Amino acid sequence: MSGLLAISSGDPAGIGPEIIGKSWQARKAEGLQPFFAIGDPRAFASVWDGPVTVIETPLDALSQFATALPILPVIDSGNVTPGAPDLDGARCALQALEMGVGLARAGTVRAIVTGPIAKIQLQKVGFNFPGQTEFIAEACGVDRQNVAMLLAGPGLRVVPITVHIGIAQVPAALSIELIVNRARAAAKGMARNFGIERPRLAIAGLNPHAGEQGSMGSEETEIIIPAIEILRAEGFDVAGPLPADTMFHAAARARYDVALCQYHDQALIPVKALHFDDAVNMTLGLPIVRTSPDHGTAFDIAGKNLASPSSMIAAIQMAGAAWQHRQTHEG
Ligand SMILES: NC(=O)C1=CN([C@@H]2O[C@H](COP(=O)(O)OP(=O)(O)OC[C@H]3O[C@@H](n4cnc5c(N)ncnc54)[C@H](O)[C@@H]3O)[C@@H](O)[C@H]2O)C=CC1
Ligand SMILES: NCC(=O)COP(=O)(O)O
Repeated sequence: MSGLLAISSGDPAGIGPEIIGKSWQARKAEGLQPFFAIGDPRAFASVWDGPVTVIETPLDALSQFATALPILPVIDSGNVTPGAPDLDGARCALQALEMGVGLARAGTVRAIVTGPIAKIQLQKVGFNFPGQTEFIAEACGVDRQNVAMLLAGPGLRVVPITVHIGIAQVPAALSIELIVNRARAAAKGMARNFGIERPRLAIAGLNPHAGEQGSMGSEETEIIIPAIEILRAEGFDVAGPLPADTMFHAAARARYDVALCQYHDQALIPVKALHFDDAVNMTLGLPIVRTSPDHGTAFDIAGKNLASPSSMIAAIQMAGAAWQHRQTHEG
């Protein structure tokens, strides 16, 4: 296996190409290991004036990385207007994602770092998944219930148990099985990717005051507590259900390694409030390493040279570190 990482461009009309170019510019200062982008070279040229080199095979990136951003081309995304996504761009983003996952699965690269896509745009070109997480899980032959979307910042790691569904659907989507599966993926992922062999898990309640003994909702007593009992019986270190309003202050965060939250915003609001600039999205439970910045396509600032590459840089660093941890963990 090469020491390379692959970075899919994400939507060419979003900030993906700009933050990848800026990450390449920061490669020495940030100690980044060699990587190449997968995408339409024109999308990069339209938003970033650094040097690029179009490569024919991934391994060409090794000799080119020092002097230019290597780009493995995909289908032409047409005329890219930053901030104005279209279907050609969505096809380009999808092909970049597919190629990157394929290269990671084949062992050609150590990891895939995915640039941000607009889910609604990809769904218009036949992408039948809530997000990249579920797409990559299926491509790797892993049931989507058995992966966990980890958002990790320097002082907080969170996993949403339900993810991209409407808030009204959350109670019905929660089950003992889902919570147990996400928690297992989270615990094993902490050991494999971070070297935390016996992680402390904290599981949030769904309702105010974690239901206050059933007086404010029954999900804790009927679903969350039985799931926690199963996990404890399996030997996992689990606290909860914790009232969500008091589990994210500094002293509370020191008591766990990862917080499992019942729905998307319960998890992502605290981590983005604390670490929007440097949190990373990593999929746990995969045979490959996959990371991504914590943010989306930011169409509102695309093409304006305003995008910060810091979360992308953190995603590149975390992918490299996770690969190293896996070598140690798996011998
Ligand atoms: N991993 C992924 O591919 C993700 C994709 N998305 C997609 O992104 C699209 C837009 O979602 P939003 O909720 O608007 O979130 P967003 O993260 O794209 O933008 C939210 C706000 O943060 C700003 N922002 C984001 N990244 C920034 C950066 N690197 N530097 C400076 N400012 C930055 C944006 O300008 C905007 O004001 C949606 O279609 C969503 O599906 C959202 C989150 C993750
Ligand atoms: N809000 C997080 C997010 O949208 C991540 O989605 P994806 O990594 O599954 O594409």
